[in-house]
Amino acid sequence: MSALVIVGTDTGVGKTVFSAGLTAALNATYWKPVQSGLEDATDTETVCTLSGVDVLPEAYRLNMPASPHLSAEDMGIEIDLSRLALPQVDGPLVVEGAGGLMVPLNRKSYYLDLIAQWQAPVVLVARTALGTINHTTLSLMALRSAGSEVVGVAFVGDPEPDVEQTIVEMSKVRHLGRLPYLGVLTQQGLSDAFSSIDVATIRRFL
Ligand SMILES: Nc1ncnc2c1ncn2[C@@H]1O[C@H](COP(=O)(O)OP(=O)(O)OP(=O)(O)O)[C@@H](O)[C@H]1O
Ligand SMILES: C[C@H](N)[C@H](N)CCCCCC(=O)O
Ligand SMILES: [Mg+2]
Repeated sequence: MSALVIVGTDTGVGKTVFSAGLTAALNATYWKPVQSGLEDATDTETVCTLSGVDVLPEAYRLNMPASPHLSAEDMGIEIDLSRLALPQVDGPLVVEGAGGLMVPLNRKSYYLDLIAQWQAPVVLVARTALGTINHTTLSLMALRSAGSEVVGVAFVGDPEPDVEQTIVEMSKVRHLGRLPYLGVLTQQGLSDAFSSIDVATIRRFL
């Protein structure tokens, strides 16, 4: 079994949309271990709609759309990292984080700690929009200091060549492509847009 972890520089950067495209491109299985917020479509439901791939059930389904540690506390529970071991599946597993790396799972551990425990390669999803140099650089520093293997950065948004190049050069990280904002998100549209992502390089880490 080989897993790939998709993390973001922040919540709402496009991890789920990227994960849907990547899971389909790799013919993989998708897993969102901790879902906080159940009122709108969950990330797992979105991935199903956008790519029709196999998905695993979440380990934690938390009602409140907030930081996982707070959503858990709101339900009177505490997230137990020992319940979040990577599941065994046939073929590759694409695992989506929640928010950014320094999001607490409980009062002692961050998502970053769990990712380091997994010892799986990581793809960082980053916006191209203003502010991304700081967020992306800090995220890469955190991943590297935790000992995680960084596959590269996948950008989402309108092209910002100078910004993207600055991150790649100064942080010495692979550019895995840029997913544009799609006016309408459809399975075919996402699959077509994913031709701009360097799936071949990502596959080498599996
Ligand atoms: N490439 C894209 N084209 C069009 N819309 C997009 C794209 N990427 C993301 N979006 C939209 O932006 C919003 C946030 O994206 P997404 O849910 O993928 O973020 P996320 O990083 O997974 O957030 P979370 O931390 O909640 O898991 C969604 O409404 C999504 O449909
Ligand atoms: C609710 C949201 N969509 C995500 N699932 C969780 C985001 C947690 C962010 C916490 C924070 O960085 O302040
Ligand atoms: Mg998501």
